[in-house]
Amino acid sequence: MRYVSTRGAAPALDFRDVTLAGLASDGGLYLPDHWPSLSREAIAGLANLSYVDTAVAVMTPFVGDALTPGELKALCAQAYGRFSHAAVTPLVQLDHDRWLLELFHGPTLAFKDVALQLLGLLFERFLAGSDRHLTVVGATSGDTGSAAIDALAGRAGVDIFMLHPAGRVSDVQRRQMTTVLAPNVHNIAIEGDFDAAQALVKRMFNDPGFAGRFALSAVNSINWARLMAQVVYYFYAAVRLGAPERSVAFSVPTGNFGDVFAGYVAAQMGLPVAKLIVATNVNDILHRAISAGDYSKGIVQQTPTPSMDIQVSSNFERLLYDLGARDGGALAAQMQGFESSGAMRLTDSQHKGAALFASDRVDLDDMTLAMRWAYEHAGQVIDPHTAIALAAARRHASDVPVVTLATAHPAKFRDAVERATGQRPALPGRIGDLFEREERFVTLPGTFEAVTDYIAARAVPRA
Ligand SMILES: Cc1ncc(COP(=O)(O)O)c(C=O)c1O
Ligand SMILES: N[C@@H](CCOP(=O)(O)O)C(=O)O
Repeated sequence: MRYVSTRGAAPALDFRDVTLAGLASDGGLYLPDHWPSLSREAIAGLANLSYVDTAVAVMTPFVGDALTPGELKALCAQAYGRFSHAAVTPLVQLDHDRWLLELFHGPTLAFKDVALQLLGLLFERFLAGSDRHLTVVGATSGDTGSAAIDALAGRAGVDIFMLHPAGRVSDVQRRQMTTVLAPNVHNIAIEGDFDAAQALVKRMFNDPGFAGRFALSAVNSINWARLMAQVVYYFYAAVRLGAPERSVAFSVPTGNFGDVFAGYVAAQMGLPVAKLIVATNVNDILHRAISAGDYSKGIVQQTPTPSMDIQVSSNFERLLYDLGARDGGALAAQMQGFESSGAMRLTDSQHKGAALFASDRVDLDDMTLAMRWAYEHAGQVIDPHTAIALAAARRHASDVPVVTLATAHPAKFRDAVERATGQRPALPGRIGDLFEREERFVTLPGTFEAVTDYIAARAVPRA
């Protein structure tokens, strides 16, 4: 399997190099050069497999010969052995045809662990025996940061610099990052929003001076390996609900479009996905894009779903590329137009091609009602991000099971949960003493110079 850039001008890479590279050198994102497919028989066969064996079956075509099947299985067993639920990503029934897929049983209590626990091990495996020292730069609106830090803290050959928007993540989210005191972990609060942090990270990759000095890598979903690992749970859930004989719909709380794009990949591989519901909060650029072809930035509004307070969704570029006949030159021009004006129209083929997706914008009231409904009718305390997707799922008429992705543990957002349901979730044991731990982070202006000067003074230059 080779990986190509959405902007068509970066060299094609194999799985090892695409994992270590993160963003493509032409500013694009890497994608497999074709979608592998699983036969109906192969999909049916997944129903009896454990999560680890499902992961191996789904990811093997993407990994190719970068790892032996035994190595891949050992890494998955190690990664998912750290989850607190035997099923890793269990399904919970809400009513006759609605389900939750709980993705928050990993070490940092959000769906990010599913991919990042594996990515940390892949970095370690691919760096073993080399003198390459990775400088991982990332941006987080709350959950990627802690999951990436947990996965990389203390690992040899890697430093991680994680940017979060100052004052715009929950206290639990911030402390999960800033109380990790390993010397290779560097937390930076920037004055600005998540989009500003993400733009700084992308600029670092595209700045020849900076990218030339350090071996940069990514832990955000711009890194293909992140998405690959997330494809697995769509298969794992769907076969338990009757796939391939029965189609399944998914409702996904969406910000950077990574999680829902993984569902699109599963569908391209042959999983019968009836619909992918893109559920946004009031930061609704993706809802406008999917429903009306209008991809234009607004001002980021702060909400009780901080992880989705995003206007520029990195992975939407991957979808536009795939739906636009994979024409990298045309997409590069389209994206450059968006980057300079903050707005673009989808082409007819992109808009019509996105028919697998439905979308919905969920405001504060409907989010609150969804949290209450889950608690009062199904006995489930859910987090606000999950509630955005559940509200969208409840509005969506469907004759197939609808699975809402439960992307974070409610304890990460205790204030919002308590306001909606009267229940204050306890911090799970693994972070029970979080508020007694020492914090370490710096606050910097959100300028390229301030952030890169800080990183350059601490990162290990290329050999
Ligand atoms: C809890 C939670 N839900 C949903 C999302 C949105 O996911 P994505 O950015 O993959 O669209 C995020 C952030 O990524 C998140 O942390
Ligand atoms: N919501 C995310 C934002 C970054 O998304 P990613 O999936 O691209 O890493 C977060 O929690 O940080």
